[in-house]
Amino acid sequence: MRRSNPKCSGARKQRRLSEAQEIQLLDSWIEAGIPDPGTNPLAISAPPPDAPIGRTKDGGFSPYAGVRFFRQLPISQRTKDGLAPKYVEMSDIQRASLPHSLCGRDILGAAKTGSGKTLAFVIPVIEKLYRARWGPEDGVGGIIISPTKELAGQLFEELKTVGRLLQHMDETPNFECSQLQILVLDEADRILDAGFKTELDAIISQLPKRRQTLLFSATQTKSVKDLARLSLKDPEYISVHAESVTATPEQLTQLAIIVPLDQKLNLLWSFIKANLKSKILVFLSSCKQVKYVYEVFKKLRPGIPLKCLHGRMKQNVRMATYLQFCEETSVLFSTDVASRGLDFSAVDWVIQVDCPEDIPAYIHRVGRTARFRNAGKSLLFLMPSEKEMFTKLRAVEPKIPIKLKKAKEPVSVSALLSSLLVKFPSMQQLAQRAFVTYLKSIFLQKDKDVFDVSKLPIEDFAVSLGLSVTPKLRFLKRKSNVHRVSTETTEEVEASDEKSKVHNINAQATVRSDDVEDDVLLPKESPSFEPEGDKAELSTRILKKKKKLKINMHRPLGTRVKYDDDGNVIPPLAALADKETGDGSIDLGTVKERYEKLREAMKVRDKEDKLLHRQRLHDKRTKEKLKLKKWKEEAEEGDDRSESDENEQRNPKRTKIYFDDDDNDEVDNAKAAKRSDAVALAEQEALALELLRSMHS
Ligand SMILES: Nc1ncnc2c1ncn2[C@@H]1O[C@H](COP(=O)(O)OP(=O)(O)OP(=O)(O)O)[C@@H](O)[C@H]1O
Repeated sequence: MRRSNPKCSGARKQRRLSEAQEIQLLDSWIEAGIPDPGTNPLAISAPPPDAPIGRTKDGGFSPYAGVRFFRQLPISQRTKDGLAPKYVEMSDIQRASLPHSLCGRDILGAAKTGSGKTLAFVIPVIEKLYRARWGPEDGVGGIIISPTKELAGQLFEELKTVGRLLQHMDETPNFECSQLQILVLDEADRILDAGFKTELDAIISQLPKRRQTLLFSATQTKSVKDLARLSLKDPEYISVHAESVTATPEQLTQLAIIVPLDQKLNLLWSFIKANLKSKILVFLSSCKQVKYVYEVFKKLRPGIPLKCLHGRMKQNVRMATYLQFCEETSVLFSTDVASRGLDFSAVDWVIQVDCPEDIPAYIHRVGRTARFRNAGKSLLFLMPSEKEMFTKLRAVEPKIPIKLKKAKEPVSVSALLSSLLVKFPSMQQLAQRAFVTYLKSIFLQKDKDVFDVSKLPIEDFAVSLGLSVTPKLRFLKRKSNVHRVSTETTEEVEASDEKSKVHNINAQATVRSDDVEDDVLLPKESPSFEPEGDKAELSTRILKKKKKLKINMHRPLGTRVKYDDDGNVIPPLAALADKETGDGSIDLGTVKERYEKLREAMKVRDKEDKLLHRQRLHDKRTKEKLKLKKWKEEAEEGDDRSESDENEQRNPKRTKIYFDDDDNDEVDNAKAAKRSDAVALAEQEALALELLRSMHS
């Protein structure tokens, strides 16, 4: 039989007593200083930092509406301890909303990205449950809904920092919500939009109507319908940056660049090569785009670690990637799964390679940089057909100060990509999927002023991805007769060829502009991976009547469009033309022969690469061994070093090797997953220990 330790139970009783006293004090303090509804605490002049806090000498309480520091708020000592020393002075949204939310009001809060909205709702949740002395037996006391798992994970970390209450709340076996005290919707406008309707309605139907509700976002809803759905009671509308001149953080430099679809990857590559020391977040429109660009760029070894994040990845790998990107200077290719709420530290650049679907999406994406008083830069790629997006961004109120820039001709990687696709046939499928899903995503976009698939250089796009055959676009054929871009028949090929030629010429005109304004966009070196490029002289003109093969013959493996003296586009695959017929049709034998040669050359090259890599690894290991040996010898000689030096000896810094082995990927992912599991395990252990300690104290 377990006996209770009288010392322990005494301490617990004492703690409960002092908690009860603290709660009573907090309740009275909150009641005494309750701000008038509709008032803005930011407009109230702040008391001096050394003014008394809490109960005053005259038996009253210090005011808390208008204060600047967390310690001046009527919140528990434990929360104050959790906040300090990192969080001392409140941000505007915190100052404006906390006095209202702490006294139980519903809040509809809007503030720019990175302005500290998370703490503005985490603190009231924790305090409400603390003051209600919520325990596991009471069921679920608070729910915070966020649009992505990464964001939920990040919120959980933030909660853990601020409120130790979670130690006994997070694993509550009683998932009963009938007593719910407080509901939070983070990124509220996203959660309230149609995509989440079914899930949200299902959750809300389980919740009691009598509760406090907090809604926060950088781009807020005011739709009465939405508010009715959530049964908000006289909410406080707190929009701290409503008067602001800009809708985005002031420390954010925003650029846009016009770039044709088939030049996007070239520009992206050039950009990365020119910014190897920067942490870069790249947004693409679909998982498949992300996967393809990540895979091929990795093989081209840009000289900076690359990562990818999308919804199809396993959760633990996603989480590990997110954590790694927080810590490491690298390039992260991502879908919009990373566009909202995520607080990656110190991102230098946000690059939107694919245009965001609307202005809120733009604001959230660029908001991954320039967070909380830090500076940051963003670059938006717009295709010539998407120029309207620029006009819309410039027209919005409050303003988005985005400037149009021109870039020099980027380094072309298309040829390298086609070589890769020959070398790694499995990548062809990735490229095809990226091609189709991208065009489909444009086709499905709602804003037709901006997104028009019929204006895109489809054939050139395929070539730019390294594809030698343009994949079929059934969805276009089925849905519309206007968009004549399907490649299912010879006639259709011809029609779209004409179109893509026109776009190609426009594209070249834009990209070749010499009017360069921004050095950061310029490549400093060419890619190290040399293509098995075809340098065949092209001489015949394109004739389109008969074609023996339905392949994209208008651009060779990624090379640029060339023109003859009369300004006509020279067909790049003319070298493959059937010389006997002389009609420009493709000779199957020549094609086969050519590919055979190419494959052979790639094999040789591959062998050389592998040898080189093995040699490098060998040299590196030898170097490390020598280093270790030297350290050991020095240590044995009794070198009295400082403790930190010794630690360094034990963990000599490893140089990272960027290599393009297929297997490395899975190994990386597995390692990342393991690391994330290890982190989770370590956290659980720490929690368990803390629990044990508190039971025995
Ligand atoms: N009062 C504060 N003092 C110092 N740092 C703070 C404070 N409040 C928040 N931060 C830090 O600012 C960063 C951004 O905060 P947070 O993620 O809450 O922004 P947000 O407004 O929710 O952004 P988003 O709209 O992108 O979700 C975080 O790193 C957070 O730790």
